[in-house]
Amino acid sequence: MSSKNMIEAKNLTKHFERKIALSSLSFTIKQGELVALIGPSGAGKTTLLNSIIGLVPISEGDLLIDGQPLIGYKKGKVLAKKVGVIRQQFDLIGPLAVIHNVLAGKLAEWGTLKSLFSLLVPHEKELAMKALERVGLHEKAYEITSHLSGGEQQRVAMARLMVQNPEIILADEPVASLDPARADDILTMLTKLITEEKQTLITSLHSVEYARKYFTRIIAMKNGEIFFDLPTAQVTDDLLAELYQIKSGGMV
Ligand SMILES: Nc1ncnc2c1ncn2[C@@H]1O[C@H](COP(=O)(O)OP(=O)(O)OP(=O)(O)O)[C@@H](O)[C@H]1O
Repeated sequence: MSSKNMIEAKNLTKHFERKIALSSLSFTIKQGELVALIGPSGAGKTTLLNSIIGLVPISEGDLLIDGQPLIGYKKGKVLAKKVGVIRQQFDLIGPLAVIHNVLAGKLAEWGTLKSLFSLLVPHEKELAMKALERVGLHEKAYEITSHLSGGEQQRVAMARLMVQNPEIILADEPVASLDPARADDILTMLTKLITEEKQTLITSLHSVEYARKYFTRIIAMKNGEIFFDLPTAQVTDDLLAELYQIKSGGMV
């Protein structure tokens, strides 16, 4: 097992004016880890993920991505090879064929001109078809993306991410809009693909059940702080109840 540190946060702090969204967080995530980020609404999960992709500038502290300060990744292109994102709303272009959305994973690498050209003659079509095969959608490569179901569109987003092939993948509530069967299907596939590619995954989740089922480590946040950071096997029901402050009324 590699011990390369992919993400190192040291006293990471983020204020939004007087509101402290992240309060001096310190943690290290190694290559290959599958980390679930949980915690009540407003805990700071999205802010943390957005800081790691450089969308939200941090107020204080250090953030190293693969050993380099995040601010050192000046060009979006270089950061896109390092960090990829899966969003809840998938960010797909509905009227385009599936294969073109998958090829958009190359956008940062190719630049706009070549990517636009790929809409006419799909470049690296094989690469895109291989990614679609891995998510079980190769037969729908030329269908209009918006005609696909929510779960299928999430798979298109995963195929696009495989074409982008970043070392770190961040997902903000990736299954919130899916029914339980589809959510299970997507998380199974996502964690399998990421493990095969030795990528590193950090996912925010509202479902503790999914966090326990698919992830090896759980970082729990509350009020902008780390409430616990443990291997999944060590996360007890009591800790979770305390995290979400569930009253245990009626118990002896
Ligand atoms: N752009 C912003 N301006 C001001 N305050 C913000 C901004 N973004 C987030 N916050 C505040 O920072 C805190 C953390 O928000 P964040 O969205 O990171 O929480 P979260 O854990 O992702 O919540 P949820 O589970 O509801 O998505 C909240 O109190 C929120 O109101």
